[in-house]
Amino acid sequence: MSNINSSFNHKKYRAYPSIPKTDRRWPDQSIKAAPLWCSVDLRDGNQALIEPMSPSQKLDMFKLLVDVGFKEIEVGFPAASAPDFDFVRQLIEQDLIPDDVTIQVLTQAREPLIARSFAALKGAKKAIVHLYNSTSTVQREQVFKKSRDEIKTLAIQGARWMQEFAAAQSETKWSFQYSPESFTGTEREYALEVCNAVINVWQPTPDNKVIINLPSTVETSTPNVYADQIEWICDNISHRQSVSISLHTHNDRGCGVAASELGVLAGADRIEGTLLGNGERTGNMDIVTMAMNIYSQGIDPKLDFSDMDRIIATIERCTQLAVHPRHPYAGELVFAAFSGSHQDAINKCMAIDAAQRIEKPETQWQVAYLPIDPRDLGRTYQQVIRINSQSGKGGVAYILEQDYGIQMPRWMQVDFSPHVQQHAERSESEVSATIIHDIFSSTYLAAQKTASIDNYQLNRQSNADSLEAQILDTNNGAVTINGQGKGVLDAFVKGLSASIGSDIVLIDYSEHALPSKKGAENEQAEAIAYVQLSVQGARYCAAAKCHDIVTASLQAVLNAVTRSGATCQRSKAELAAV
Ligand SMILES: CC(=O)SCCNC(=O)CCNC(=O)[C@H](O)C(C)(C)COP(=O)(O)OP(=O)(O)OC[C@H]1O[C@@H](n2cnc3c(N)ncnc32)[C@H](O)[C@@H]1OP(=O)(O)O
Ligand SMILES: CC(C)C(=O)C(=O)O
Repeated sequence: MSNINSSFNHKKYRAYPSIPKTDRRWPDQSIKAAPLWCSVDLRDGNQALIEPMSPSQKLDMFKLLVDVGFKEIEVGFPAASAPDFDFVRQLIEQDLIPDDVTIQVLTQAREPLIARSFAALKGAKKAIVHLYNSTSTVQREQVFKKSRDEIKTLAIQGARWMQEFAAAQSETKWSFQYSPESFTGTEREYALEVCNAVINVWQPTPDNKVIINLPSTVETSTPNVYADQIEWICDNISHRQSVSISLHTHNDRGCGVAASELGVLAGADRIEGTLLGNGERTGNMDIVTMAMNIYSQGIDPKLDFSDMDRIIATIERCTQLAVHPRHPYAGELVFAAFSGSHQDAINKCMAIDAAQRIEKPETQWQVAYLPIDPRDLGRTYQQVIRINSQSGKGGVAYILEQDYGIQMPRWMQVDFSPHVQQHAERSESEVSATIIHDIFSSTYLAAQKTASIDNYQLNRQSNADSLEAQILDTNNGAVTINGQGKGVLDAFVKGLSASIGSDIVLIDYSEHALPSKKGAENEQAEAIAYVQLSVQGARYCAAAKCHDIVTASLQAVLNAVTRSGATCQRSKAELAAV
């Protein structure tokens, strides 16, 4: 044991007991449909905030939850405070609750609090009243100082009060929910006994179900143990056909989502949680993650997270908590790839996906490193491929192609990548698309400022082409190049070789049309040419753009020669004429 801090002593803790089960079925199940979701952002999420939400923030959050598709929303604990009470009144009095949405409120098993909760709900078309009391050993013994029977009686009494208040407000269609709070800290036979006692009071039917919510108020075991507990309750609870089993998991061990997922395998029908997992301590179960996990398996999650930016902005505004950049599905970096091999793989897979999707729009998503298509959540390719010193040629090429339509051939990608890499290493920061394009221009296009093609005359003959090109060279003025060869480039290369006095060999050449610039409909399309040539045994790459593809090709060759440091010299005749 470390002697740095004597309090760091694992012997203070004991292992959570496993559940002796021989009929375990949940490990063989899979999730085949979305559960019924209930958002508790406005209650459990709100009660955990440093500054609880203001009335306008609550309304913002409520509207978001409705738009995302929640049909059940716990809107507060109206007996706790005037703002919570007033918010429920506002929703009802201003008729802000869509017909297909049911609001839910939480109350303790205390008559005045139940009375106040029903008062808050006066006039609601339908509502869920959620009763809770802790049943855990530690709370019975140390907080309530009550026996098992006394705690059960508290729950039964609360359930009866609810029935009485509901009967007095019969204009509302009521649903009842009970939570043995700290269920996972409760002996399971006793939790079952209390739940059955409450169910016995409420006498549900298959058409008028009650909700039994089984919270891991504090997460203290591995999710498989929770799943065992849920399966056991599902098997043993009375009136199972008339009971909706709901889960409410917290995230103390970081497994809130896993526990709910396994709980659904174990038979649960309904899931409570919050968007992006805000809530007490480490938070509630994150509904975005769980729903998107379901979505990623090809199952309709019955919630729509396509406008993820609005969801994040609303949550950050209402909770005043920043979303972690690596938060599943939502974080700024969760689809970003900086490292070269990841970018290369994504790049190749995305190209195949795009091509296949044209043929077959329902093509299954199969892109390395991306569990889902980032575009489904409103993310763009710029947010996927990002360049820093870890990046490789594929990522850089992807950015230039996506943003500028520049489709560098592979040999040029290999040549260009170190230029970006050096910039990233020097700047010790991410390299934006604009900077990558600037580096491309200064590396491959800028030589045109030193020497440019002014005009050319081409004479095509059956066995050879003759070319005469005028070059404007900032050092030597106007220079004429004359050459003959098999095709215009060969002729130009031969003429240039003679002019610079060294052998030039054209190694690679490629060209394509560039997409016309946005908003410039009538603009003549440009072409871009790429060349790689060797001058005295050393290789140089360059590119050039022009509306005329022949000029672009000649200029690209000239740019590569200029990059080599060679300059075109005037012929004797030209010098004599000066
Ligand atoms: C796990 C969860 O998230 S549960 C939800 C927790 N959320 C909240 O507590 C936020 C809202 N709560 C509140 O604002 C306050 O607790 C109030 C207004 C409801 C009650 O406030 P107070 O009456 O001052 O009580 P306080 O909370 O200090 O104490 C709780 C008392 O209620 C009892 N109690 C606590 N929970 C329950 C319950 N579910 N049912 C019945 N009695 C309960 C406690 O034993 C304690 O009794 P005691 O006064 O005899 O010791
Ligand atoms: C009231 C219950 C459901 C709760 O919030 C919890 O146990 O975390």
